[in-house]
Amino acid sequence: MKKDVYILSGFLGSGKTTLLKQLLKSLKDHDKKPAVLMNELGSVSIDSDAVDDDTALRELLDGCICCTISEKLESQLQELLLNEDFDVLVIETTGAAHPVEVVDSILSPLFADQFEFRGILTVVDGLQWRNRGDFSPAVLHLMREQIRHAQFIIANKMDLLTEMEQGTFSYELQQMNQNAKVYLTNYSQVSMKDILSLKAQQETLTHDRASIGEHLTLQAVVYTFSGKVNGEAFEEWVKSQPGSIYRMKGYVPLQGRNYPTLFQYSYGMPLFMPGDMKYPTNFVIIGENLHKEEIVHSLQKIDLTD
Ligand SMILES: Nc1nc2c(ncn2[C@@H]2O[C@H](COP(=O)(O)OP(=O)(O)OP(=O)(O)O)[C@@H](O)[C@H]2O)c(=O)[nH]1
Repeated sequence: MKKDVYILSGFLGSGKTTLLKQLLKSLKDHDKKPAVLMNELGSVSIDSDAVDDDTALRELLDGCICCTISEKLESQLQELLLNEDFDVLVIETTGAAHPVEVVDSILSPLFADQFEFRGILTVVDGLQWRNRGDFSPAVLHLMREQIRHAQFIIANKMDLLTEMEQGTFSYELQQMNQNAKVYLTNYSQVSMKDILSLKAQQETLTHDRASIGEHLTLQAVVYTFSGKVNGEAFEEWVKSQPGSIYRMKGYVPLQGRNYPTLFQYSYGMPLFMPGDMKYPTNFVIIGENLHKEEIVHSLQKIDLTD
């Protein structure tokens, strides 16, 4: 059984931990066994008390998942999969993390086929947003990115805004991301039913893949090669992909090589690194508005069964 993964995103202090506590309670009420991965920028964890002792917890301290410790994240995920019994993983990112890069780390070809990616929940602090002129352009850009890529936007701290400001806030959020559901909340109190009901949208493609849901902007496809791939045909395939694919990575079993080749692609730059180990031949594609069936079909064409 694949394990569901949720990412909690949102700027520093917006209310992610407050949301985490409720999400964990709700998962348990639904007889789910959650595990939590927390990433904090400092070297000491502050929020870990939010997680009960009976929930598996791993912490990634002193760095941000997206920039400095993505390898550590991968080893933590491996370790969790090996040693813990859980069926939902909740990742609370630091407020400084770009959610797309976190998704990218989670969908490592090493185990992407063991996770079912459910979505990004972004908490936005209403007061911070109202006073966003105080932030640097870089922080503002990050906040917008966190909003733009979310499937659920929790517009939090409504108790600190007037009704008029709440209306403007909600309108602005929806303008930035028309695909997301926006909830106006106090203390991140959101009905978990919608969030958990993403489960109902399980798709039926036979290939292993992670999905963030049909109506959502950022999507991922995981394909597992079953045979060998001709190098030139693969390069042609890569060239023919649209610009809406941000990221590809995986172990490609190229013809003439004993072990799969690690292929990395980001922002149009492909990179091949011949491997020396027998990695699972998972291949992950992340982008917006992906035509999943077409991608899988075109990969099947170059996947030459032995
Ligand atoms: N007034 C008000 N305070 C809130 C609300 N939601 C959360 N807070 C408070 O805001 C502070 C930050 O909340 P957290 O849930 O820790 O925020 P966080 O996003 O996890 O913070 P970081 O881990 O620093 O990024 C806490 O003191 C909360 O009690 C709200 O709706 N209204």
